[in-house]
Amino acid sequence: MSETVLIRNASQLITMASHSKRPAVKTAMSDIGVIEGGSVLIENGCIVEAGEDRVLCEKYKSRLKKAKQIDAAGKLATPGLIDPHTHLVYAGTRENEYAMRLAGQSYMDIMQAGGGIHATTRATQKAGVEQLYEESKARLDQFLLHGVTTIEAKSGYGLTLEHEIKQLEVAHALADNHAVDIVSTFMGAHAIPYAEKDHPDRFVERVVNDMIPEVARRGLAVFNDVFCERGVFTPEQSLKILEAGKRHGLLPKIHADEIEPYQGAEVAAQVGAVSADHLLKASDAGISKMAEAGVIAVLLPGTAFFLMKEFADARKMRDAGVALALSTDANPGSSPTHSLPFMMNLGCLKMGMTPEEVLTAVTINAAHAVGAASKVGSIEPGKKADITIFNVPHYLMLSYQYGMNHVDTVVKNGNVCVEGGHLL
Ligand SMILES: N=CN[C@@H](CCC(=O)O)C(=O)O
Ligand SMILES: [Zn+2]
Repeated sequence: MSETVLIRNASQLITMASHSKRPAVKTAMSDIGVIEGGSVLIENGCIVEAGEDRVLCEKYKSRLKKAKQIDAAGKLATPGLIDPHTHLVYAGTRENEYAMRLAGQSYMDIMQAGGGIHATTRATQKAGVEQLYEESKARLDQFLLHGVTTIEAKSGYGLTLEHEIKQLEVAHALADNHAVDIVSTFMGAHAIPYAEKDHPDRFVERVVNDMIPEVARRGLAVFNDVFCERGVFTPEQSLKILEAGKRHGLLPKIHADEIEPYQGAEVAAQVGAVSADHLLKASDAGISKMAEAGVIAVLLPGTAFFLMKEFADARKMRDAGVALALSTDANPGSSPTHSLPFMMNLGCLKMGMTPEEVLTAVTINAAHAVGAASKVGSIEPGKKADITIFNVPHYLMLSYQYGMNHVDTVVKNGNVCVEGGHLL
């Protein structure tokens, strides 16, 4: 049955219109499409038109008689937020390591001693499908409550074919049953299994010859990701893994230059990655190669914040012409959060981004980073009616007030799934 919904008279409606063909770069990142007193007409889960309330109500007078109306007066409406880099599916938590880091140990030392990613891998391998599903669903609910309507989710805590597939299947089951859309990424190359740490090339061969072909054959992932970092996967191994993914139709992404400068940005450009993520230590040459190759920088300020590191230089990347997206990097070790709005605060306060740029970075540019910009990321005719309404009158409030959740209403595919800040 066709349902008509009208979101009415938002004090500001941010459309993000006209960036769907390619990601916004440079000054285009500030072009967020503000409509004061904006309304959105939705039919059958899709956007029909966005515009001034007066104009829309006049134009669609007859259709509006039967419409469900959502009053957004005094509130801010934006495209549903998109988180383009999460490790959603895992078991357990690592607060013990947090205490160890506060006492002076480093993230990589903990991992090299068998903790870190290895600790979560043990917990995830041990967990049954039901436990993994329930723990991950609770996190997905939190994302939705923070205004997120599309999320990327990586595997990478299985590290064997069986357990990587288990993680990816849980992500698919969540996608089938939850309002939030999930784009899956295979990340078998998240770490070399601890027991095999002296035989990295043997594991790389398994990722390339066994895991990637089978994950692709089962249609379980869109992207293929690798943790390119000293002590994890070398640039050469990363290239090999990402090229193998491409041969099987998996689009490349890369965890690049997080802890040390390690040619990650350069590998991203060489392989034609959709995005390179982290980039705290990316070289100037790597950044310009990314700009030339059109690789999106997915910046993860929560990770720098939580690991107490220097933040990525977003200004430098922006000025070089790299498209920027922002993400939580939600995971149990380096960024245990579900708040994309907090990443917007950090983007402004710690990475030199403007309030307009951070909005672009969590909507249309994030949509490009997950290959979904033709369907989501902006409020334009024909796109999915994914809209977040915040209990603030101006978009500046989102990156000004921090540590708060201003989400009032979330509309997904035209259905209200959060109302008054509560899940329906
Ligand atoms: N750096 C590699 N992977 C994750 C962290 C995973 C973990 O610590 O469990 C990240 O993106 O930060
Ligand atoms: Zn990550």
